[in-house]
Amino acid sequence: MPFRRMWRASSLNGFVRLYSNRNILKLHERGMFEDIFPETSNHEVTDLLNARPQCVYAGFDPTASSLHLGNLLVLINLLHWQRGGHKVIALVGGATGRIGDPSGHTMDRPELESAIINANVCSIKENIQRVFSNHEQYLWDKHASTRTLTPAMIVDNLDWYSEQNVVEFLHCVGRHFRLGTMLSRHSVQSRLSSQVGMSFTEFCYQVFQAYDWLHLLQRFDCRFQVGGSDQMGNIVSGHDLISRVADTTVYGLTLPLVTTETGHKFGKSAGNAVWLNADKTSPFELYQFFVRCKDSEVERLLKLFTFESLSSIKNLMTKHQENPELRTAQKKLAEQVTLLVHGEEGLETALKATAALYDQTAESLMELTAEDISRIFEGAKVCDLLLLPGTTILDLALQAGCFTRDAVRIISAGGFYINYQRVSKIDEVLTEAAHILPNNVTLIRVGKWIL
Ligand SMILES: Nc1ncnc2c1ncn2[C@@H]1O[C@H](COP(=O)(O)OP(=O)(O)OP(=O)(O)O)[C@@H](O)[C@H]1O
Ligand SMILES: N[C@@H](Cc1ccc(O)cc1)C(=O)O
Repeated sequence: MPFRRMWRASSLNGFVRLYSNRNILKLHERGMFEDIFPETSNHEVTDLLNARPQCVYAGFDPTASSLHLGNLLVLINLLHWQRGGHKVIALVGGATGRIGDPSGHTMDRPELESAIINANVCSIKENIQRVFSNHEQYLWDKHASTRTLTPAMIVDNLDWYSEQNVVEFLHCVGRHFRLGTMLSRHSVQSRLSSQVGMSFTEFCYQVFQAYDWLHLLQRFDCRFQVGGSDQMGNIVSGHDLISRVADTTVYGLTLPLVTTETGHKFGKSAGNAVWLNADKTSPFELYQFFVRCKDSEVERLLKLFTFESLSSIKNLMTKHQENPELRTAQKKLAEQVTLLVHGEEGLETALKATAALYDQTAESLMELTAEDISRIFEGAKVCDLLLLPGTTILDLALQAGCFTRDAVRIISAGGFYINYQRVSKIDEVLTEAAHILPNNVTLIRVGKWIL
């Protein structure tokens, strides 16, 4: 089946649909917001959002070469703002990445070389651009909307810190920070009470994130900041700074943290990240991650990670519950996220790989590259063999190291498979079409094991 048509067909079933609302606080219904700061500002914020387009930002520090699923939730939140007609800024922390956010960390972050940080900045910018452009191309129905999306801006805070004079900064900005308040932040308190303590550099992190917001307010009238719930302390610092120096009220919104089944935050430091870069987590792995999610989790994730309306999700869940083993809801979720992260091509690769794994036909294997195959059968042994004319099934089995003994008996008894087909004649000569696929791959299975 042509894969291109597979996802198009399902999107015509009403999956790519407009969900956009100028009043972003409505996203609360999707479980998208955890907190708002100042706490009592719901009505003011609703009025402001309805009155005219607003500007919002979220920041990402370049402490790894790729963003991950936790960060994707923040990007999706920004996309909802964009769909609602607002202006969106994604900030990459070329400067703050050199300082290190202590939030949620039990010790100082390891120092990264400048060259690594610069490379990370580039690849994170690429991730952000890719997600925004895939969203516009595949998940935004421009014909159904009277609105056009205002292009997202990507900024790097190194641009305003690299020329910053330190005396000037302390004189103008530092004086607005009270030591008692800085010390009271949870990120600081938890470290001060630990054995390792914290460096002055990380202690100052909140000043930099706070000043970023002031800078973006002054340049772009950016009155909103969003971030994971671990960012509340830094967001409050920004709010406090701005309320001291500017005559404008600003608002912070935090999102729930995406956690593992055991309740741990998904992230770089926790070492459990599902990445947006294909070389760290392939489109197939990303797709499978969502296909495998539990029935009890899938509805919540559909609300968080797709743009589908709540009523469509409800209908989908009803359909899903009629036949849960088909994993209808999980497949839709996986399809939407893979499309957002890797575009149409990535989704096709993921679907082809899934078919190869589950259909178990030589045809499905032919659709894949050798690299795709080794990723799908991760952990399976890969060996390069030069097959000479006249090589038999037994030769292949021995050269590939499938048996230490009993080769003839096991193959003859039907325990040996090539490209999912059982082969039991030990002296059968290998041929290109039957045993070696056009991508030069031969998939061998002994009994239940894929080699
Ligand atoms: N698991 C998560 N769920 C929701 N938001 C997250 C998650 N992980 C990170 N974020 C948010 O993504 C934004 C950027 O985070 P950043 O990349 O700087 O740190 P991080 O991924 O949390 O890294 P680390 O694990 O090293 O702390 C922040 O707003 C952060 O709160
Ligand atoms: N502190 C954020 C990233 C960030 C950096 C600069 C900002 O201005 C805002 C956010 C984090 O580590 O998750």
